[in-house]
Amino acid sequence: MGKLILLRHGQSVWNRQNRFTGWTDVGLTEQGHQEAHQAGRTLLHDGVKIDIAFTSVLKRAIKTLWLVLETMDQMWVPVERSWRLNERHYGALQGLNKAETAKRVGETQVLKWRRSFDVRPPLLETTDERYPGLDRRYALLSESELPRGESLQDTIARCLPHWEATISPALAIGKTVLVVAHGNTIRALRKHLDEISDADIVGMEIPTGSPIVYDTQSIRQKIARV
Ligand SMILES: O=C(O)[C@H](O)COP(=O)(O)O
Repeated sequence: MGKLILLRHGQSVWNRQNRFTGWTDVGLTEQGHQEAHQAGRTLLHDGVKIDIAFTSVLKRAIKTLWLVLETMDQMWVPVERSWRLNERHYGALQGLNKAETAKRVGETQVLKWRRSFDVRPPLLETTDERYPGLDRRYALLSESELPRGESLQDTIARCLPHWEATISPALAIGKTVLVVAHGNTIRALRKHLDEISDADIVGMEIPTGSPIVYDTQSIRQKIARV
């Protein structure tokens, strides 16, 4: 029987600076590197053998995945990257300090932006240099797929097709799958897998660098039949 392992990337430079990150492509801190190695050691110690890995197109997740596979001496495993596993797009909040923003607009508003199910952050203009349509890695996306700011609900809507099309079929044929993603895409997947309500998902936090392991059997209802 296979396993599904969900892992949030290690601490990033903007996690440490407490800035809204979203689709901004920032690297890991030294602590982030250590967290990734530790996650690899934990999985190795537990005898996990990865068959395939999925990650986003953001380097904090990609690098975490590399470090995990290196620590496990399983660097050969196939890796598939997709924008659909990117962090939730934080719109015009990207780059702002979370604590300073809370001082300016109030804790309640910031909590709504960060944790509510269907509230979007202030949206980006398409002329803003942070708009993903200006980044060549997203050149194949249609305008309707290019986010200007996403709620968790929007994030789920673009993440689940990737689950259905690639991750779930790999689990269905017994593979052990590692998904290295982001706080809000892991919240999206866990909401789906654990059937967490819109109200309860508000309280779910995903720590950096801590593997969450599911036995395929425990989520068999969510896995595509092949
Ligand atoms: O994009 C970010 O700022 C973080 O990776 C996740 O942030 P959050 O905890 O505010 O959702």
